[in-house]
Amino acid sequence: MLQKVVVTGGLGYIGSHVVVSLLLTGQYQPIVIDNCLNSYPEALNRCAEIARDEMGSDAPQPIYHNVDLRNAEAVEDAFAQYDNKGGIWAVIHLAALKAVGESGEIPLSYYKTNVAGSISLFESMERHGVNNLVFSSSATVYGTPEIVPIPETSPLLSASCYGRTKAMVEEIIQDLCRAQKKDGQSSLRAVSVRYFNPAGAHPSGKLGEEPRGKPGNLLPLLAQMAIGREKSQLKIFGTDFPTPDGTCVRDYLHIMDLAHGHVLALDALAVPTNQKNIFSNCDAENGPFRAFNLGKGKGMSVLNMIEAMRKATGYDYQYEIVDRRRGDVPDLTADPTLAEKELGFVAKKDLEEMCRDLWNFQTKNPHGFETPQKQTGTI
Ligand SMILES: O=c1ccn([C@@H]2O[C@H](COP(=O)(O)OP(=O)(O)O[C@H]3O[C@H](CO)[C@H](O)[C@H](O)[C@H]3O)[C@@H](O)[C@H]2O)c(=O)[nH]1
Repeated sequence: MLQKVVVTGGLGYIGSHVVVSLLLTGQYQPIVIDNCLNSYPEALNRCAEIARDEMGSDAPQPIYHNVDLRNAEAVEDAFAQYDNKGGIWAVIHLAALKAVGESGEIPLSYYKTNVAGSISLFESMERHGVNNLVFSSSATVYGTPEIVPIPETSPLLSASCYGRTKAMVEEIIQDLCRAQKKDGQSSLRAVSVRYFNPAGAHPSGKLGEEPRGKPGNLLPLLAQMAIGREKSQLKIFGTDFPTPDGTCVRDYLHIMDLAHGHVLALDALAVPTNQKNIFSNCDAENGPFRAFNLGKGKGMSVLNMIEAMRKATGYDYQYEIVDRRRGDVPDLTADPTLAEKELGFVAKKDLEEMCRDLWNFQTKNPHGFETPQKQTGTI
């Protein structure tokens, strides 16, 4: 029987690629919980279609619950549906608000969705005996790191409200992992995956990044400019950073590499406790909690990325240089050695493939997921 894995935020950019990766293993049954606040239900049809294309008509299909994590009762109802169907084995928790700039304008919404929403989820997990968790964290938790490439031991000193919500949820999870339960129940086992900058799309061109409204992130913005959907001029937020060309450096990795990192995290959680596993060296003080960077370990500047997208699209980007964006830090490049050593994670796909797949998705879906004639299949 397939292991049931709840994927919160499973319709979003990262979540939908994680769902595809889970389906393609043939081992996991993804159960998506999403409220479509910043995503489209069409993403689920696309996941199902890719699975059928690659695995045939017997391919597993995703299950969907339209649930907002801030609604604790609705979360509870969704979990309860699986109690007499073998139960849920693990949760991959991605659902969150995620814009660094916006988080400084509406901090309460960020705390309510990202922190309070996580607590509702963890309560339902506890009630239903779900003890395996993969948490979607972010490189933003490191703030302005002293050491680059950044090791996981770097202190969590985020410069933004968004980053602090992620760091707080990591703390909550760690407390749940170290909890000594009186009734003898086992505590939570958790892997926090700290993402660097995911980009690109599924190579089929059926799935990609489709935010609602104007994209705030660099790569989807460059793709939408090249297709003519985004008409405003590109603004580069600062050229006075202490980096080789003065623009910010980020560690961009292909979305399918990142998605595969989640499968590896689940596989690590599946190793029986009586065998050597990623928690073998965890002491009682910390409990079974591990954090891993998911990055490529290669820094690219904003100007490098514009040039890479120019090569992929043929579009001649014009830009103006404006002031720094609040919360941006000069260089977020991962030290990915721990994830490689312990999870077997390697971001294999290169920059060219990342930009090519992004452009392939954008040209096949110039209007994104909303165009009626582009809708395919049903769940
Ligand atoms: O119009 C734009 C948009 C972005 N940038 C620059 O491009 C770089 C990358 O910016 P993104 O917004 O694409 O990505 P961030 O690194 O700011 O943030 C992303 O990666 C983080 C982890 O590194 C978090 O996970 C966060 O949620 C996610 O949006 C930054 O230097 C930014 O200043 C521009 O110059 N102009």
